[in-house]
Amino acid sequence: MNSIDTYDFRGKRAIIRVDFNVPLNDKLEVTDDTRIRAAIPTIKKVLGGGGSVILMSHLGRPKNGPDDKLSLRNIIPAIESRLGVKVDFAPDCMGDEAASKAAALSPGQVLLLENLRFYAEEEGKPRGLPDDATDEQKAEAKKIIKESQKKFTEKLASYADCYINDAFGTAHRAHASTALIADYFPKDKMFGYVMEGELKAINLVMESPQRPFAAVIGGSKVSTKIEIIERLIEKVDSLIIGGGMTFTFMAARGGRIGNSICERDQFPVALEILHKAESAGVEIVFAEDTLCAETLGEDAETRLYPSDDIPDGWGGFDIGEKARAAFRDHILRCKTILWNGPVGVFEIEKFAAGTKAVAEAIAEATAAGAYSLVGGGDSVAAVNKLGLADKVSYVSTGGGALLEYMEGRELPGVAAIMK
Ligand SMILES: Nc1ncnc2c1ncn2[C@@H]1O[C@H](COP(=O)(O)OP(=O)(O)O)[C@@H](O)[C@H]1O
Ligand SMILES: O=C(OP(=O)(O)O)[C@H](O)COP(=O)(O)O
Repeated sequence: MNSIDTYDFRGKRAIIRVDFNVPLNDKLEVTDDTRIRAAIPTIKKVLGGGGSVILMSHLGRPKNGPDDKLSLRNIIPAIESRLGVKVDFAPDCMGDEAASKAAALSPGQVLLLENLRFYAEEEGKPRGLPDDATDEQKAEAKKIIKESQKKFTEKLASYADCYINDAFGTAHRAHASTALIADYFPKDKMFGYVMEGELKAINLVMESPQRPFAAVIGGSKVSTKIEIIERLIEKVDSLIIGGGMTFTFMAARGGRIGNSICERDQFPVALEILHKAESAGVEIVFAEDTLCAETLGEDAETRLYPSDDIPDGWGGFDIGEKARAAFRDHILRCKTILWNGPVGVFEIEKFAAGTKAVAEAIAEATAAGAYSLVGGGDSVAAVNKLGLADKVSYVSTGGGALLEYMEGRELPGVAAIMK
């Protein structure tokens, strides 16, 4: 397998699949450039090695072709300000201009292609089928898109001499630019530094963690995190559970949770998780108390209740004071900490203290020598907002991809480079 560190980029055009699926505000400005910053070392490595760069990415989930709000043109200033190099733009990733601009690239130059998902071929799924399409029509549409996806991939591949996949956030998608294109570069494909860093960090945590190892799992629902929790039970010494999913566990055990968020259909799963943890000798740490309100909002009157004894009319929106202290103590005793999902509705200041306490405790443990990995859109947003991103060992750029990789699933973007 090639390595970006040893590959000779002199005079070569490298097409780099990045994940520049970044949040934009109403003025179409980038509000969090974490994913752009992360990709800079890979781009600089190619340019510094005497090569030129073609950047390709998706932005959002367009389903009807070009859409100005999801144009990658919007993020050019954000890339240029981090890279310090002018970025040229091809306004149609399949157009003649893209091909000619790619062919004309000189060493040190950068070209950005328009949003790949403006074409259905990127994902390889038929679009615009009527709701009442027959199975035959669906099969035919699928056949057609798969054929045109091949041409789409071939064209992208024709722009470059080598392929770098650095889009960890999209590595769980088997798309043209993340997986299929790799076949056109059997001897000239490699991971970028984001991919390398992510895989190394996750493998370190999942395969050879220093102990004790704790995972802090939050978020609103248990249903989206079942597989990861089950896998973690095989790896961790303790599981700290916070956020909305707490109440599904509390209610499944017969507790009173008032109006807190709850997935009743997940009660058997929640009980099974508790049982598995007990059998594996994994300690589960729940929040002893919960900060509750009658309605969710900055002005809400709040009260603390035991997490399993919340009266009707009140809902739990953050971990309470005792829980904050207990979570902190627990985190500080650990040598490896994985964090995914906020432990409260941290978007509202009044219910952000728990998530802040978790982030601060993880930063403190890291300063004392622990290894910490933070992943998932909301937990990463929380550490960024608190200015703690450089106080934890690793901040993942992946959400779904991170969870799938930690669940032990093969990621198509990773497999395509490794095969
Ligand atoms: N007690 C709670 N009640 C309702 N929603 C909650 C609660 N705690 C956390 N949440 C919500 O969970 C969401 C994040 O969940 P999730 O998407 O699973 O996290 P991540 O993106 O970090 O993986 C946030 O929007 C947060 O407001
Ligand atoms: O933002 C992303 O994933 P995430 O929301 O799981 O972090 C990636 O860019 C993948 O996007 P997708 O889920 O539309 O394929």
